[in-house]
Amino acid sequence: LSLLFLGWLTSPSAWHNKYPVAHGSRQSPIDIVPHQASRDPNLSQIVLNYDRCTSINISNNGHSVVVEFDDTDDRSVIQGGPLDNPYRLKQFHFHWGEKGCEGSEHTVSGNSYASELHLVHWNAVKYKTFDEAATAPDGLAVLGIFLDTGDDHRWLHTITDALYMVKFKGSITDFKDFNPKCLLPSSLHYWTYLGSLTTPPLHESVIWIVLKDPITVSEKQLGKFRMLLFTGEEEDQRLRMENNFRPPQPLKGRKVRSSN
Ligand SMILES: CC[C@H](CNC(=O)c1ccc(S(N)(=O)=O)cc1)c1ccc2[nH]ccc2c1
Ligand SMILES: [Zn+2]
Repeated sequence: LSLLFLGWLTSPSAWHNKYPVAHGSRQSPIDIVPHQASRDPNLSQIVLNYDRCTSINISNNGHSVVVEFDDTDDRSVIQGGPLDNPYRLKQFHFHWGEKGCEGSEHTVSGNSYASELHLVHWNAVKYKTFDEAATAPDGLAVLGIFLDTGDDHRWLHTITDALYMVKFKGSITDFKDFNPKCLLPSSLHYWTYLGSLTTPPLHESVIWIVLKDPITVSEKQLGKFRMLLFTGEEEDQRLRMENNFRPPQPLKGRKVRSSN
């Protein structure tokens, strides 16, 4: 593709050229093998205090669709589980494929889900800014939620109805009063391991918390994500935004722990 050639839209296998950490010791995503995960009785449940969260906008950053939150205080935090501090919600975004059978970043015993939602949080107790936290080994905590296809998700329409406003890379629009609690599955059982950002700059700064249970969305709802474009309004090439997922990376001896 000309965009690939232009080096703008680089494929995951080429990222190591500019970001050598792509071959690092704690890269994400990974394939999670449930029976090889160690059940850790010291792992408490995760607690999501999102009731006073303030969503601000929704945007297309050329990699995904992102909903950003006001992270100037501790109004919406994740805590507990593997986390030593509360981590502030900064944004959430999605990864998806071009057909239902692939699209998630983490896989479970080699199986992909149709999509994966990432709620990105940062350690504001230890670090002053997100950018500083994003380069620290315990700087970020990302909550991963798998999306399965089936019936319509009763609340996802609030997001999919806004996607036409952010079709092009670089577009942004107001997106207020959205609480991501409505996107959680019934159980908060999880796997957790030390990993990285799954897109450049691939910083090894993420404590991953991946929920075991998926949420269900319809093919129709997922199809609306695929009408987003990787390209900006001014570009003559129109590239549909799909397959924006990085494949699983080597575990390199890491332990995956499981909540009870
Ligand atoms: C430091 C990275 C940051 C942009 N990226 C992210 O915030 C991010 C967050 C989560 C994930 S995932 N899929 O793992 O959940 C991937 C990327 C970022 C922030 C500010 C910046 N200024 C210039 C470049 C730049 C990059
Ligand atoms: Zn992500």
